[in-house]
Amino acid sequence: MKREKGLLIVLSGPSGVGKGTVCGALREHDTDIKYSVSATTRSPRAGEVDGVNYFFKTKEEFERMIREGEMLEHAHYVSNYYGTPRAYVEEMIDMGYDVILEIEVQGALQVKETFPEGVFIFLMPPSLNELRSRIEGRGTETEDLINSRMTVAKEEIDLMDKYDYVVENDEVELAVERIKSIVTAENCRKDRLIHQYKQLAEE
Ligand SMILES: Nc1ncnc2c1ncn2[C@@H]1O[C@H](COP(=O)(O)OP(=O)(O)OP(=O)(O)O)[C@@H](O)[C@H]1O
Ligand SMILES: Nc1nc2c(ncn2[C@@H]2O[C@H](COP(=O)(O)O)[C@@H](O)[C@H]2O)c(=O)[nH]1
Repeated sequence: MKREKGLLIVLSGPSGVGKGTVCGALREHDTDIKYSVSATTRSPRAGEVDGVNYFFKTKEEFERMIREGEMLEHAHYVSNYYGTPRAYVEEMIDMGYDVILEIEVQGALQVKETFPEGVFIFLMPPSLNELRSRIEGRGTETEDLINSRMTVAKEEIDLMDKYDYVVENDEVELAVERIKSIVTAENCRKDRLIHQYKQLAEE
């Protein structure tokens, strides 16, 4: 039976924990989940493509989007803006698709205010040392930026109890299986289904 509304899944957690990697692997498993492309004012990294990895915006363009209500959420993170364009997410959910956002913690907490029915998953690194070595290994940030991201990471981990689920990203495939199980269970929750099955019974 086609669902009336899709699920909004918010995958959050510190920079470098592996959100993008896990989402990429999840994408290979489940082609029905839709992935929201964020907007940012940071410069593209080598190989990043506008409209695929991010919508790259100037500060003025980004601030216009905020003013005109085009962002579902946004945050200022280590000297740049990041945000989720609202239109795509709302359109896909209204069409019955599950949508995943890959965002940092301030933004996730904003979404929780406006979309409390969402599913909030915090991706945890096995340790802070492992987190640092993943960011270093990616080779995309200077030492100063890595230190700034690590400082924010500790603050973000302190907010883990605001989430519905905590998933450790020790191994990518294990993290993907855990997230798939959460999505399956959430899609079977009676409060999400009862309305449409009652309608069916009345037909
Ligand atoms: N389970 C894992 N084990 C080992 N390395 C991993 C694992 N998951 C991700 N990585 C590696 O860690 C680095 C950071 O991963 P990724 O870019 O996906 O993190 P992220 O959370 O999306 O970061 P950001 O929030 O900064 O975009 C990458 O080099 C990736 O290959
Ligand atoms: N609040 C939001 N945070 C976002 C969004 N898109 C990405 N992010 C997070 O920002 C940091 C830094 O990302 P990077 O690509 O520069 O490494 C990281 O935690 C991302 O998850 C967004 O739309 N909103």
